[in-house]
Amino acid sequence: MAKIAVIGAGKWGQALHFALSQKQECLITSRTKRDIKNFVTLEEALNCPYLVIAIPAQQIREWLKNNFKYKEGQKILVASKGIEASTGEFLNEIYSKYVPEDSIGFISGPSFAAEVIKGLPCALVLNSTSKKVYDKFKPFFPDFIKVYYSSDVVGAEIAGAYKNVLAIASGICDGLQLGNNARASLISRGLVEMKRFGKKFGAKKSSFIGLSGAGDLFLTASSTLSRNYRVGLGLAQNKKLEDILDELGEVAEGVKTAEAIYKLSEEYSIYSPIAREVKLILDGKHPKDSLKDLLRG
Ligand SMILES: NC(=O)C1=CN([C@@H]2O[C@H](COP(=O)(O)OP(=O)(O)OC[C@H]3O[C@@H](n4cnc5c(N)ncnc54)[C@H](OP(=O)(O)O)[C@@H]3O)[C@@H](O)[C@H]2O)C=CC1
Ligand SMILES: O=C(CO)COP(=O)(O)O
Repeated sequence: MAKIAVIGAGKWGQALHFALSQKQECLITSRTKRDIKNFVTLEEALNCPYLVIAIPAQQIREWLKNNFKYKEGQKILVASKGIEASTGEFLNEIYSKYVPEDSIGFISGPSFAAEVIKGLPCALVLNSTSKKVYDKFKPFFPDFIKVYYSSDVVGAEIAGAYKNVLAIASGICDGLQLGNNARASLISRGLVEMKRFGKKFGAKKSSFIGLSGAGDLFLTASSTLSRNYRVGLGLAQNKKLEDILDELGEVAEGVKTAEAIYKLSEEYSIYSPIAREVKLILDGKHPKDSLKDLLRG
């Protein structure tokens, strides 16, 4: 019987399923039935001792409430990147009501699904307060993925979520044809901004200069493979958010995460100018007005 299952057969779930099928059998399940090898029912997947959950951040709470009951000894790997907008809660806080802390890990780092599913190399971080979770999951990963360990769960989560908002900003910057200098300025100030935000929640600085922060930010904020970057390009063309998301047909976590970061920044008095302008643009502010405000501020 297979020991490991991926839950959520979107872009990332399918790429992880491909990767995790290289060394052993790996099951996969999703809300919508798909014609994929080893696609099983949710019930069958939930019986596996190792689960990888790739469901968008905004849906996690509801999904856990309706579907999940932790089985003694299970180990869970969370593959989502986002902060819940309605509460401002981080995913580790949401999961903590369902999974013991020493049985859960969070994947971070630069990893476009479209490249992973082709078997192209990358380096990821498995973040968990228990190194045992890393030790258990590491052997499942194929040779083309290098997996590092970090105990900084909150740092990895914030970096992975924040970079999606900055990728929207970068897409706007490129969509407005502001130039390479502007994009480099935006990305580097964005890195400072996400580190400052993370510090307030106890994140380690090293997570922001490593794969989880700079690595994923450089990747996502400079490629049309990123859904979040493409949202930014659309906003710069004055397209309606609703139309951009319809056209995308996949999740762009930065949209809701911008809201969450805005709220948390207000609540904790954190200076987060780029994320704030992204949130205001998503609410209808003209990107050129945001540019003026960012240059002035
Ligand atoms: N794509 C990428 O390159 C990467 C993505 N991520 C993160 O992984 C997460 C998933 O992204 P991705 O797979 O690309 O997104 P997609 O939009 O491609 O797929 C989303 C998946 O979530 C499932 N889903 C959506 N809503 C619900 C719900 N209410 N209940 C149960 N399942 C639901 C969908 O199910 P179904 O289609 O079966 O209905 C689908 O399998 C995001 O947090 C993203 O940031 C992280 C690293 C890389
Ligand atoms: O997180 C990702 C790559 O590491 C994927 O980014 P997008 O969701 O913007 O496509």
